[in-house]
Amino acid sequence: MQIQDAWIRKIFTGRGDVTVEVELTVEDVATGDILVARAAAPAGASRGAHEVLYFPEGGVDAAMAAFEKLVAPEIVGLDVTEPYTVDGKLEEVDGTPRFERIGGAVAIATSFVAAEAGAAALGVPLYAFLGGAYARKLPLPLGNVIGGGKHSRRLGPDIQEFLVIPLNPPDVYTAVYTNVEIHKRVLKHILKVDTTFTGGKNDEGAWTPRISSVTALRILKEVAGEVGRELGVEIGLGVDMASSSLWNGEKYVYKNEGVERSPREQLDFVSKLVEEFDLVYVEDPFHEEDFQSFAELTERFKDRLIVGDDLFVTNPERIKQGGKMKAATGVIIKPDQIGTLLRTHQAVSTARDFGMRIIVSHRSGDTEYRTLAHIAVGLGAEVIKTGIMGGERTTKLNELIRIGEYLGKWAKISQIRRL
Ligand SMILES: C=C(OP(=O)(O)O)C(=O)O
Ligand SMILES: [Mg+2]
Repeated sequence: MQIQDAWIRKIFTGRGDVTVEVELTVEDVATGDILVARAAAPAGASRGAHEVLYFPEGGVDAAMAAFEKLVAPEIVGLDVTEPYTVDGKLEEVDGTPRFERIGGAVAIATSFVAAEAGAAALGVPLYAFLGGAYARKLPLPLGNVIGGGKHSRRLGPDIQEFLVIPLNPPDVYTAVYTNVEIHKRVLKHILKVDTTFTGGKNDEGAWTPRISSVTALRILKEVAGEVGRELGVEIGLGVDMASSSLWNGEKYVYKNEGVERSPREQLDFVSKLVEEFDLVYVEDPFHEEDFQSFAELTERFKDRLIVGDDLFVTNPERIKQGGKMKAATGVIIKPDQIGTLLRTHQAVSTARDFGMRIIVSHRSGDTEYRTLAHIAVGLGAEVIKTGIMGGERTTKLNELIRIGEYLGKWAKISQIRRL
């Protein structure tokens, strides 16, 4: 099953940022059948400093030119049933660890489409192609209900994301429904404290009221309690503090609240939030170089998901460093942060070596593609973080429901137990 032709186009993310989409035609040499596969790169806003370079110098047009000159001629003829060969070729033609010549967007879109084509060529779903015939574990959906920080253009709370996650849902449909129901009901509660709120949502479909972080968590706690009791599902609360966006080199600046916190004060503040709101999930509580504070928080709350996103950037070396220091109990996996599925696989297996949980995640500027749902199942992730509302978010959640239905009685939804 060889790549016959490969081309690239500019398309847009849900935030209106330009990104790239790669398309392949593949020929079955035995039968002469032709199939077409497509994939696109998502784009982040609160990017980690150690991520691969999104576009090479010169922007999207330089990325397109690099694909046409360097990538397309080299991947034509490769067999898509071995997509790691395509990933290996991307490493070879670029030759830099951060994909500085072709850009991470071209790299990940090409890696994704090679896997999509491989699955299609063998006539199996992408999750089974990636995870094998026994891949049947479904991740729990983690979604943001209220948003602030960069994703809300700093008009909402200082913390970037206020999240919910069903911990013991009976099936994937109930899990998604739980989050949707919480998201809908929260509006009424927001209007009680922010009477001027007009119902605005941010890049990821989370409500963006002008309220404090503590008020946001109080509202979530009340609504999650109510929905959890009705559905008989235990619901955990979480935050993504995206602390690198708050860090000014000396202190964490909470602009809307008019507060600055030293690293020590940040540790105490986060610990207080974990205790007061029984948070099960805390992402990026410190800036991306502070492995030590991560380790201190993890030591205090070993039974919670203390998770690195900008800290690890899906990079096996950084995950190893964090694993050795016991800096986290979970790792955000964003394949576009590292550039290929082959590297993503290495990141996941390194995280597993240190007993960390896997949270496969979207980007704030995402596309209509469903690929991420398959990647999460294929990698055996415990959690998928992909928002709750909005086309580019629901498309992944709806696909998860379809995968659950396809697996039928063999599907096994993850469970997180409070210790
Ligand atoms: C999804 C996130 O944001 P972005 O895609 O903007 O990096 C995040 O920080 O987890
Ligand atoms: Mg994050």
